Amino acid sequence: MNRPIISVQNLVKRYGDFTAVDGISFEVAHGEIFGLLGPNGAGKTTTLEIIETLREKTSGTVIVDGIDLDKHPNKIKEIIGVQLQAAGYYPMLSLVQIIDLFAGLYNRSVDPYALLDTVNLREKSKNKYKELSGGQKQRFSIATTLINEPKIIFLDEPTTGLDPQARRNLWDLIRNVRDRGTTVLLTTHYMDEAEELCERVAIVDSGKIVSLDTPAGLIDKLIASGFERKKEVKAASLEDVFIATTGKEYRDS
Ligand SMILES: Nc1ncnc2c1ncn2[C@@H]1O[C@H](COP(=O)(O)OP(=O)(O)OP(=O)(O)O)[C@@H](O)[C@H]1O
Repeated sequence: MNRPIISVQNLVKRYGDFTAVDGISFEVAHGEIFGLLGPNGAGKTTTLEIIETLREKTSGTVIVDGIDLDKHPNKIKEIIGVQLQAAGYYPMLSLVQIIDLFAGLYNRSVDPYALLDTVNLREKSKNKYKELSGGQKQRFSIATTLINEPKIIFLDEPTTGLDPQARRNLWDLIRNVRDRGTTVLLTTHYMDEAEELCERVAIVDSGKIVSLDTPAGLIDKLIASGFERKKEVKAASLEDVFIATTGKEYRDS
């Protein structure tokens, strides 16, 4: 593994008596797309938001690019890109105006049109956020994480609710962001997404990491343990049928 850019050791988060994150440890390498997978309530968002400095941890150590979360949380904020909640996208402003506003808050000079180009939304530059489709909203949300040219971006369930074409479009976008040198830490419920997109994944269940490896490594381990699929797997899936019959191109830009 490359030098870690995120190092989490024995992370614990309690909400009252309830332990949502129960001693999680993992490292994310520079330039990696790393996925936290797990069922609803497993503790993925809590873990992500603690690293993002948005929630207080109960105990444990978090180091981001050599910066200790306990000592310099504001320095971590400067080098990360966080998806804003939809409520942050002021309803009266156009996409360009929102980017200008956030660039001002970050004290950065950003070409909003160039940024919109990276997420294929230049045509919508004068539109308001609420006028975008679901896939466009997600792409815009990723654009906003890039305003401060972060070293790491955090994406919480980036493709939930998107159609197959828009999901693939977003996967390409996330890979492009990584190819430009940005590390990506994401959460997902979709195993196909993790398999396609993530270099390594940690499977989280009840606040603990139960497996951590490359997707291929996890599958090989399961097969080596004697696992066999009950049913013969067909050479194509219903999703393949959907893509083959409706096309790969994105309709929503
Ligand atoms: N502010 C809070 N106060 C109390 N309990 C909370 C709080 N936030 C989260 N929890 C609980 O902590 C657990 C983990 O929540 P979290 O949102 O981290 O899970 P998740 O893995 O992201 O789930 P999902 O896939 O549904 O988004 C859940 O049982 C949740 O109810």
